[in-house]
Amino acid sequence: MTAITQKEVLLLAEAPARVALLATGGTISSRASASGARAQDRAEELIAAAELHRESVEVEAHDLAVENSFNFGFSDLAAIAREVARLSSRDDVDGVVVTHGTDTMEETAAILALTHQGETPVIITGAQRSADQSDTDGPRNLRDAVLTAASPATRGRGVMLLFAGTLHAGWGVRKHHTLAVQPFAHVSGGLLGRVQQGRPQYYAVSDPLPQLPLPSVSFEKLRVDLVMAYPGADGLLINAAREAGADGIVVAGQGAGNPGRSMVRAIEDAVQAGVLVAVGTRAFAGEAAPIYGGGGAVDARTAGASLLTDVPVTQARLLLALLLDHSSLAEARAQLESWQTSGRGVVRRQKKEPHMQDKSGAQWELAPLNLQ
Ligand SMILES: NC(=O)C[C@H](N)C(=O)O
Repeated sequence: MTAITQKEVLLLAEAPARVALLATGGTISSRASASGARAQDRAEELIAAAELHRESVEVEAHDLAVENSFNFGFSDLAAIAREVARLSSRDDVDGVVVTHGTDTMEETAAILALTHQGETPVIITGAQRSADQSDTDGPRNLRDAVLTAASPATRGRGVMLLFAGTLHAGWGVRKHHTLAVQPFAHVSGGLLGRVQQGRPQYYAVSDPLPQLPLPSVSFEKLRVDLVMAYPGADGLLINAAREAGADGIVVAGQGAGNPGRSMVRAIEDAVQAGVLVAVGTRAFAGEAAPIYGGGGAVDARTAGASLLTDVPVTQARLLLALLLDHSSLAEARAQLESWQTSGRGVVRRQKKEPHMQDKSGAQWELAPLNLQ
């Protein structure tokens, strides 16, 4: 190795941060057409619209898809996870930003949160108003995301979603409004931080998740269905999923994971047939808890289903798929059970937000810093 001069050391120290932008489509890249809005803008156009040349950050453009996220399947999610892993493992990349449609952003956030390694942060963002609307929110979101990804304060914070100046942990986030410019909420109810004037401020950390390997080549062949329970629901949809060859089924139970008697019978049949079944909740947040018999979560567990902790059912699908991708059914079930007791991914507040400070101006430390 050749020694570097003092001048080169100074140049290195002053080198602007480098952020890799991976564009996949969504409303942030959509424009009106005769048949409704369609994704069309690519990474370079997004960078230009966000006027990122004015910022002291180098942004690399990468295009993976130009698609609205409601058309994505497991192969797209796997491709995004692999590309993010490739970009974030590069020594010369300080942060990765993914632009993505909001409809299924929580699924992509899940696969990234479960597979991401290392200290390089990953920020997912998008827009709720198309690129050709006069009040589009895309450029602001992208600028904030790039500056946040480039900030040394963001290093080691894993996978986050940035929307309308708010930062959410990727694991546990849900789209909770169809059209609002801040359409996301976290099941913990807490924000990780806010971005103001392009500067991130953090108030909380999320506990680290166990790292799972990247999707294999056969990941996209997996079938993990999501079935919702409701008054009058019978076992028809669970049976149909089983007959279609589902490897896993996530049931969005009523309340604390109560599927109802008919569904419990279908769950038992699916488990007997070798399907990995997990029961969560169709409520916005909270865990499936073994409280009720007579068709409740107690019976679902007896039938062989795993009860999910406080994780959105949409995201649990990705957890089941990744576990099934790399393990036998028995191992996947055991890992899912141990996951349930680990309580990982929980958001812990460290400081009150500034407007919540007490009169002395002190910020309250509510939990120890636990970034690993
Ligand atoms: N706001 C959005 O990005 C929604 C869009 N339909 C998508 O998910 O691609």
